[in-house]
Amino acid sequence: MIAWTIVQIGVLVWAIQMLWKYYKASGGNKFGLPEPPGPYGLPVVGYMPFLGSKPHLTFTKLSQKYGDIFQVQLGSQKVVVLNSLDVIKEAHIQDASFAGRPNSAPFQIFLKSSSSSFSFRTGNAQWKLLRKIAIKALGMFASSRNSRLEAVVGEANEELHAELEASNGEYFDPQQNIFSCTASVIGTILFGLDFSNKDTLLKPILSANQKFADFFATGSILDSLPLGSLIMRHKVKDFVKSLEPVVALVDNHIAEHLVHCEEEDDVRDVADAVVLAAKQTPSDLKQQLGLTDDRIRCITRDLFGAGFATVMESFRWAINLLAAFPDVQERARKELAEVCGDRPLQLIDRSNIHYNEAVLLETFRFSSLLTLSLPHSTMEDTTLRGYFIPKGTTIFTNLFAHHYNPQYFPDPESFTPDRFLTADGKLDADKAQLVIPFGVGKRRCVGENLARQELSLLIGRLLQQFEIRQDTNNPINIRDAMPGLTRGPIQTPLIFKKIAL
Ligand code: HEM
Repeated sequence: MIAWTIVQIGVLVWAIQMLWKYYKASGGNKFGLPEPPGPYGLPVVGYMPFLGSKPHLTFTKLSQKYGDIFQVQLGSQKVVVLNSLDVIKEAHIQDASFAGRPNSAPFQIFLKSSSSSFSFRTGNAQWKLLRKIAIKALGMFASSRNSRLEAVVGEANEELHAELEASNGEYFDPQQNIFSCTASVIGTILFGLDFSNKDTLLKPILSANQKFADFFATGSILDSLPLGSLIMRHKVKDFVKSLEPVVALVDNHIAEHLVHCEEEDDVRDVADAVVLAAKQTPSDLKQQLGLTDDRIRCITRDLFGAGFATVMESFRWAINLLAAFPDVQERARKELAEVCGDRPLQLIDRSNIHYNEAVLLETFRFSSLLTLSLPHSTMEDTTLRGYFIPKGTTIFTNLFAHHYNPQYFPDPESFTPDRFLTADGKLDADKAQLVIPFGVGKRRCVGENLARQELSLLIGRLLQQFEIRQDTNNPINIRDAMPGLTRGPIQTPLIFKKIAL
């Protein structure tokens, strides 16, 4: 009896949804415009059951039928998917109403447990101020004479390279070591992480990182169903608990920064620069937008959360791709030797290592780490390409569809760094601009510059020291990736053979 009632309610909700969709699609709104086309779904769950384990591929296929912009119903979420460079730019660069974040359960839960996060906050005045401080702080750190990126990467590399060397040219899974190296770099750059107690520190970061990727997976029950957080309450509890030690770790490190920094000469790391940038904010704005110490701490927490796994997974992609394509690896190493000789790669060399920079760009494109970027939401009723998009619509930016569009990247399935070089072997700036792993527009990644610099150093210096080989009997699977918010590579054991200098 109860089951029958549930079915009846489901059918009724579905019928109402369909009627509403028909009304909207036929132009029943203040703009008199239709909503974007898209596939029909099932009652209540909408298109969720058809998303599959690789939603970006499902959306890319749907875009072939419905066009660059289409919509799907995922449970209670109406989602508009943007699939081409032009439409992505038009929405995110030209229209401020696309700068929101969704109100879905994962976002609400995360904001509650990390109340001042700006990355997951909708595009309001507070977000604007916190983002501005983060950008100013990263810029201040990069240009300060205390910018220690090269030295910090050097220190972390020493340990990583020693661990790789200790594998004695045997097959070995480097995942844990890469994780430790990248956590150490970003933690030191951001807030002077003291790694003397490394093993105790890394465990909670790793656990929170894995849970985070799963918690924000596209189209999950939690993300899309109204009672999702109730149904998945154990998962929610587990996720919130996993964040606690990481929050405590960052906050403990930042406590001292809040009193340390008075002027630019005092800037030792990004947290110092955040504190200084916050101090320099006009006091009326500070009061009006509630710029408390907790909000200041949260900026650094956000940067750590956003800047750690992304760099780590990109580094792993680069290593795997270089192992899978030994000719690319050899050519990149040769260029490093020509430009740097025996000394380690420095940031200043980046303008001369065209092929290595092309390898990094192709790694970004090929991996498309955040396939659907971070979800946005419309903050106002708006229009795009002649379609009406109501306030509160979730927006997915299908970066993967663009990065695999043969119109921009011929033979997109192939790993070809040469596509970014001019005929005389220089980096082609126009083609480089076409790769957008950091998003575009109002919410574009604030850590882009730091990420590019860090990855360039990590990859280049590894190539200067080691030849990376895959096991031909157990080749690397570069076509698939781990599910979740970030598309991490599937790791197989590799050989790291120390190069005799
Ligand atoms: C390869 C490395 C990285 C990739 C691929 C990446 C990619 C992205 C993407 C796609 C977004 C979402 C943009 C949008 O919503 O439209 C984003 C946002 C963000 N990223 Fe990154 N990122 C990387 C590294 C970093 C680093 C190193 C930091 C900080 C140190 C960082 C900090 C942030 C923050 C704070 C946001 C949120 C911005 C906002 O909501 O206003 N990211 N990133």
